[in-house]
Amino acid sequence: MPRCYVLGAGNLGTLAADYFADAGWDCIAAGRAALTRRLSNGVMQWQRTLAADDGAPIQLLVLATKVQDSAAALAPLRARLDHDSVLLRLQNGLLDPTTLGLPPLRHIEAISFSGAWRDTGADGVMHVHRVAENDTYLGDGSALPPPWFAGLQQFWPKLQWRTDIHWQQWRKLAVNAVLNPLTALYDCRNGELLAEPGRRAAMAALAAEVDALARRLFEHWPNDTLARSEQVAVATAGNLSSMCADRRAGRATEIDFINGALLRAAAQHHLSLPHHTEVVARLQWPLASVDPLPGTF
Ligand SMILES: NC(=O)C1=CN([C@@H]2O[C@H](COP(=O)(O)OP(=O)(O)OC[C@H]3O[C@@H](n4cnc5c(N)ncnc54)[C@H](OP(=O)(O)O)[C@@H]3O)[C@@H](O)[C@H]2O)C=CC1
Ligand SMILES: CC(C)(CO)C(=O)C(=O)O
Repeated sequence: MPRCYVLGAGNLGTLAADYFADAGWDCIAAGRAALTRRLSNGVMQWQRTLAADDGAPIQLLVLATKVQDSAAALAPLRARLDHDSVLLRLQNGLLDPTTLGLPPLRHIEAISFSGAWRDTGADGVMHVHRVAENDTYLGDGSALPPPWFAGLQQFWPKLQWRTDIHWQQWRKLAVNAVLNPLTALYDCRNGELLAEPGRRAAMAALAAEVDALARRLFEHWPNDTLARSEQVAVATAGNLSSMCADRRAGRATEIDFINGALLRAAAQHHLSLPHHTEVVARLQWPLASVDPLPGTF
């Protein structure tokens, strides 16, 4: 039986672990506190005990921590990775893989439009609630997926191998760069961004800057970031974005890997993005000091 290791047994990590286990993989899901967890699918109400760690070399590692936790989470596993290993990065935002200090290996990016959240019952079992099972794209720029992909695809709904993964990553990044910081700063659910003209104006300002940058990067960028952000805000109206949830919980956010990544790309093109600069700066401040985006927006 093939074995995979899911590092970051949170919302998306447990969802992935569930699909891998369905597809017949012996799956280890490792969180910060515990090496293995029992999963209970919130819809189907069944339980699954995942494999225990054996310290063996890792063939497939799914990285599903928040981006800022990646390097620390990977550190204890480095010695178990080599050129035969595959890293599947299931995270939002952009991450320079050279910062991870890993040996040369196959690095596959995964972009998921699915949503999940989890809680732990009184029995100590983690319940995974699937909010939406939407498209998930995997790719590393090559035409051929790894040999295990076809088998996994039968159990992971709407999983696709994409040769245009870089483009897909930017399409998702564009929407996250609008919705995530604004929901975090206004401390609201995704749909509540649409409820006030000031919030809509802030969305428009951020979206226009994303499009200005993306036009420099991609010849045929469709300039539709505002429309797509509004669609996603409607489709996920009741959701707390991951950045809003992190900020409420007092955790570090992914701002540096979403809006910060945009600013770094813009700098390379001598482009200034004043509204993104402002949200990045404001998200360094504690929640209690939020003064929702007056002035420049
Ligand atoms: N939730 C969603 O629906 C979606 C999430 N994403 C993206 O997926 C990625 C994961 O998000 P999400 O699942 O929501 O995040 P969660 O916070 O739910 O899960 C992250 C997990 O990583 C664990 N972790 C942190 N540090 C370490 C460490 N050093 N060693 C081992 N485990 C560690 C955390 O453990 P602990 O619990 O102990 O903190 C937590 O269980 C993010 O990039 C997010 O933006 C993308 C689309 C949708
Ligand atoms: C699309 C969105 C904003 C959905 O909540 C998301 O990806 C996130 O919360 O990180």
